Amino acid sequence: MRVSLIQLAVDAAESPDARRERAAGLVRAESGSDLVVLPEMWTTGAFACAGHLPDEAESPADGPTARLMSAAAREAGVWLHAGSIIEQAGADGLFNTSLVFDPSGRLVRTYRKIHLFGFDEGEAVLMSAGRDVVTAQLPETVIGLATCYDLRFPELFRALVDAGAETLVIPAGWPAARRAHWTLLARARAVEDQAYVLAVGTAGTNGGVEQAGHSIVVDPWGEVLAEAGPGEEILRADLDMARVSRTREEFPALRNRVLGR
Ligand SMILES: O=C(O)CCC(=O)C(=O)O
Repeated sequence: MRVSLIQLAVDAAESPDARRERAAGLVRAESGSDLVVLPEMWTTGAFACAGHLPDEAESPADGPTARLMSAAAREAGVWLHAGSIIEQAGADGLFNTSLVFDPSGRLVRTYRKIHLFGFDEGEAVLMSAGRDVVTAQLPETVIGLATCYDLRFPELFRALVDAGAETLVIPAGWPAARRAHWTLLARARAVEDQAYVLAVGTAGTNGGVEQAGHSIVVDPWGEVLAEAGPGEEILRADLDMARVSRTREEFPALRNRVLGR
């Protein structure tokens, strides 16, 4: 299974509309892939949006990002994890919501970020938290959905594995200041869950916060298959899905769990 991780630059000089058009073009160019993944809140950037979240909030069904991404998935003929948007959910507030489209452009899954980022004001204060563990069945694999700060909470990933996930997909807007954690946690999740990890971050500076970049593809043994640099980049890798079951068979740590089953 060929995957493409689009590590977008989210500098403030580019408007959300311009970035949407540019991202759609980048997705269309990945027509040779099976699964294309974009980062977290890439239209505004996860940090620049704090002051004007409601202005940028949109519908996951037919907002501007959903419309363009649906068309891009269809035109490229790929599965598209379109990263996350700020979802306007009326009385329920705002959510950090990921969108997954099939190759016909149908929105097949949404995932509302469960662990809101509480280290600085922004998200944890202004947004509502999701509650549902979400997976999606692709032809080659079951993907498990998580977003950025979720990466720090292994219990979510165990729940995803228990729901059948073999590939963990994590769009993020991770700051450069904690890049060491990003790489370490992505590899830890792959090793402990014996799953592929596709973690795609943003590049550039957003809301005054330098972004880590360094999107990463990790195999179920914890080996890094591909890693981006700090700038805008498209990271591609070929996954052998049989490796997940083989790793789980040959080294049965998941089956040897005692607690939490
Ligand atoms: O956990 C971190 O260090 C970064 C998390 C974050 O930036 C986010 O969830 O938006």
